[in-house]
Amino acid sequence: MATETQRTIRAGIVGYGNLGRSVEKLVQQQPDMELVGIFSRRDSLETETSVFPVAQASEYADQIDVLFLCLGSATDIPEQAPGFAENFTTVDTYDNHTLIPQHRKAMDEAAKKGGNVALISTGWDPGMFSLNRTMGEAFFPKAQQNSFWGTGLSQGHSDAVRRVEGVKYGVQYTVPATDAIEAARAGKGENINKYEAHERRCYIVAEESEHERIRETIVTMPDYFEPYKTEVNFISEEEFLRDHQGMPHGGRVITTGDLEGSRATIEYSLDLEANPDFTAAVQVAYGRAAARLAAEGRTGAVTVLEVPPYLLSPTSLDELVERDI
Ligand SMILES: NC(=O)C1=CN([C@@H]2O[C@H](COP(=O)(O)OP(=O)(O)OC[C@H]3O[C@@H](n4cnc5c(N)ncnc54)[C@H](OP(=O)(O)O)[C@@H]3O)[C@@H](O)[C@H]2O)C=CC1
Ligand SMILES: N[C@@H](CCCC(=O)C(=O)O)C(=O)O
Repeated sequence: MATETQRTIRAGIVGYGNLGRSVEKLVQQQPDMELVGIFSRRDSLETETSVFPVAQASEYADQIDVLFLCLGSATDIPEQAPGFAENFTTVDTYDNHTLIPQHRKAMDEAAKKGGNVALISTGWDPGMFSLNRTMGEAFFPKAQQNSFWGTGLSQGHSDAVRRVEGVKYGVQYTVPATDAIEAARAGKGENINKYEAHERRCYIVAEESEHERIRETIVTMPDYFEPYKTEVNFISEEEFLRDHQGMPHGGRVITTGDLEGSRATIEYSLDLEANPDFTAAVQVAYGRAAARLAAEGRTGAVTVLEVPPYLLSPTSLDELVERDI
């Protein structure tokens, strides 16, 4: 429960896709948040929430404590996120791991310029998995650690394929090798290469004349696809709309190691019926932390590794200590 002394956090959303819709419904369930509106590139959206043109977002800077950036990572976030960070305290789920240091630098500069906090790369991977990788490594003199994703629909990879010209509809499923997961659990993960331990399966709707170009663009796309083994399947619109509407996902971070005489294994796993709902749940909790950090005068980019856990919760620290420690 929010205490009476806690101010309501006024939230905004940029981008109304899968993630934006999930953030909307979850913000509405928070005891200490109110949703001011959604900023979109589209003129109208199917929602009861107020919708504003994204081009006018900066005019609402004084009315919003935290802005949830629910844009795609492939192109939207690198192009637009620093602009928002200059005007708002932001929380994103940017997931191109290779480019996160670059994103952090750009967001740090922009947020410091505006006197804001930019909480970057929340969600589950990056996000909760990042936290678990860091904690797992910290506990062992020499840790053996592996991350696995799937089987499930990666929103980041699906966004990346939808950004390829000519793609009408597209999704990507990540499929892990089960024998690699077993090897990691048995402490034999040292030779597991993530690129060999996962396959990427795409289902795309596009004009037939475009198939070869689209396939080539996807399989050679750096970071998201190359050098993974990637299968690109072209299907009819009818089949797509019938078979590819769910977004389940999940995965695990497995860390094992020897503690000078005994072996220990940590497995953090997620089983998600709807990837956007869980990602949004994490993003919303970090939104609370971002607003609190900003209210304390912090500025610049902040990663999940730097946020004390109690700042995520609407429950007071005293109650958390009594209940959870
Ligand atoms: N860190 C993590 O663990 C995770 C991160 N993510 C990240 O979330 C990002 C967003 O994913 P997701 O919400 O699935 O992406 P979507 O493709 O659903 O949405 C991306 C943007 O596209 C626009 N859009 C959405 N639907 C339509 C439409 N029908 N017509 C035109 N434009 C549309 C929206 O902007 P607008 O309203 O302005 O048109 C929206 O913000 C991913 O790229 C991924 O990186 C996701 C899951 C986990
Ligand atoms: N960032 C992912 C979540 C992690 C899963 C993943 O990286 C993958 O399936 O490859 C997503 O956008 O769904």
